[in-house]
Formats: sequence, structure tokens, C-alpha cells
Amino acid sequence: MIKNAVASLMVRLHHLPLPRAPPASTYRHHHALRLPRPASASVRPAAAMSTTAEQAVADQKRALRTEVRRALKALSPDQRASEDLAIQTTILNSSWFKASKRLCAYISCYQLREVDTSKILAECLPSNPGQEELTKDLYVPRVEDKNRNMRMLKITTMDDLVKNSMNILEPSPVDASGNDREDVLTASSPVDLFLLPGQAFDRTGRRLGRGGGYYDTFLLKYQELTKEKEWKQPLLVALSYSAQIMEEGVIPVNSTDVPIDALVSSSGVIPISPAALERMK
Ligand SMILES: Nc1nc2c(c(=O)[nH]1)N(C=O)[C@@H](CNc1ccc(C(=O)N[C@@H](CCC(=O)O)C(=O)O)cc1)CN2
Ligand SMILES: Nc1ncnc2c1ncn2[C@@H]1O[C@H](COP(=O)(O)OP(=O)(O)OP(=O)(O)O)[C@@H](O)[C@H]1O
Repeated sequence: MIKNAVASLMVRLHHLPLPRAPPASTYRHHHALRLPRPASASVRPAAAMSTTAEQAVADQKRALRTEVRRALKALSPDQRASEDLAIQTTILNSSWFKASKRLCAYISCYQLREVDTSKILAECLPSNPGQEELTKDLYVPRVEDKNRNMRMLKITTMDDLVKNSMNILEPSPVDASGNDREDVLTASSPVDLFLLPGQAFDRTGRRLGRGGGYYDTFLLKYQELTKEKEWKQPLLVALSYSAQIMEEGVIPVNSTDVPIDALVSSSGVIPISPAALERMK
């Protein structure tokens, strides 16, 4: 029944000429790619075998990123604008977004052909002084190094952002008064929602990023913190153009890939996990 409901929400599934992993529901058995174990260490060392399997997944991911990049380049500005508007309108009108108090979101980069988040960010931040109580706490990514270290820092205005070397807007570590910005990992209360970027997604919850491992590393850390503190897990929602939604099994995954709870495209919301089905009904 869920599958039918999900299928009816999908307008277009893009078929890519790539090697397929066996279809698997990300939620039922997340680690879809089980690394083969050698019968005996003398035949083939386990480390070597896992390296080979991991390398195959990494190669497939790279090939898929190239395909998606090409598909996104082919989108006309009008097509993008119409999907950007539909996706943001869906989110802004949703009960789960309206109810969220604290969120982590990405600052979209037009050149990287990411789904626009500007209207959503504007809705989170106070438009005029004195309206702070109507707003949400907003944390946005800042890359610290090439070693998968990314922080999510609190901003209160778009003026808190500066362009980094990758041409992406991100917060400076200190605010205008010289104070450290609040880091979501040391904040005293939990975020309830993540709005995630990515290169490709599917309706079982798989997400392919840009290859830096920044989000997967961060999400794992945040989920561990949430467990430790006995907080409710945040809802992980990705924003996707239709061309980025893959058929089941096309996206290769490994054990460090964190599955998403839901996907928003121009055709609407696709809830995936039990938590999403509960919070998004
Ligand atoms: N808006 C936004 N902010 C984000 C991310 C993101 O994906 N989107 N990140 C998520 O990790 C982190 C930054 N990571 C990034 C990783 C790669 C590229 C990039 O320009 N990649 C090129 C290919 C570069 C290459 O192949 O050498 C590309 O994808 O076309 C940008 C940001 C944190 N902030
Ligand atoms: N939690 C983690 N711990 C250690 N290594 C990780 C973790 N998450 C990802 N990596 C490593 O980072 C590299 C990039 O991973 P992957 O290709 O899955 O990133 P991605 O999903 O495209 O990027 P992102 O998560 O930033 O959106 C891989 O070598 C992967 O093994």
C-alpha cells in the first residue's frame, strides 16, 4: 500500500544505463551491500576483499554523479525555476515544516544546480527586528577541512554568510561581535529537521552526495548525539529535481551512507521511513 502511494507520487523515474545493485529497501536492511567474507584468510585477506568491494561502490558512485551532473546541465532555467518553486512551496505549506522549531538546511548554490532553498531560509530568519519569536533556529554548513569535517553553525541573517573557496556561501566562525557562532553539536536542544542537498536519491531512502562524505559523517555524529541525549531523531528530508530521482537499485550504497526519511520533489513529498510516515501524514 505504501509502495503504491509512493509510486503514485512519482511522475518521472529516470533510467540510467549503469550497473545495478540488487534492489533493497534501505530501511529494512540498510547495509544492502554486504561485503563478502573470504572462506579462509589464506585464500584472500578480508581487508583486501573489502577494499575491492568498497572501490567498486566508489567507482559506481562516481559514474552516477557524472550522469546526474549531465542531466542537471540539460535542465532549462525555466524548468529549474518551476521545480524550485514547487518544491519550496510544498515545504513552506507543510505541517511538518511549520511545526519545526530548529533546523539544519543547506545554502543552495545555483552553479552547482542545487534545488533552491532561498525562500525557505528567508522564512526561517527574522525579516524585521522584533520578529525573532516568529522565527526558527537555523544552522547551516561550514566546511572545516578536506577530512570530512563539517560543522553546522547558527545564523540569524543572510549577511552572516561569506563565499568559500568552493563558491558556496557559508557562515564565518565568529559573528560581527566577535562571538563564536553556536555549533549545533554543542547546542542545548535538538534540531527537529534537516533539509539535505544531494546528487541523486531514490524512494527507498538512498542518497548520493557530492563525494566529500561531509553530510554522511555529520549525520552519523548528530544521530549518535541524539541517542546519547535521548532526544527525538530529526527528520532527514532531501530536496530533489525530478531528474535526480533514480529507480530502486541504481544508487550504490555502503555502510557509511545515512538513509533519508523523506524526499521532496516538484510532484510532492515522498515519505519513506516510519518516522516520516508518522510526522508527514
Ligand atoms: N549548498 C551546499 N553546501 C554544502 C554542501 C553541498 O553539497 N551543498 N556540502 C556537501 O558536502 C558541503 C560542501 N561540499 C562540497 C563538495 C563538493 C563541491 C563541488 O563543487 N563539487 C563539484 C565537483 C568537484 C570535483 O569533482 O572536484 C561538483 O559536484 O560538481 C562543493 C561542495 C558543505 N556545504
Ligand atoms: N561516517 C563516516 N566515517 C568515515 N568515513 C566516511 C563516513 N562517511 C563517509 N565516509 C567516507 O567519505 C567518502 C565519501 O563518501 P560518499 O561517496 O558516500 O559521500 P557522499 O554521500 O557522496 O557525500 P556527502 O555525505 O558529503 O553528501 C568515502 O570514502 C566514505 O567511505
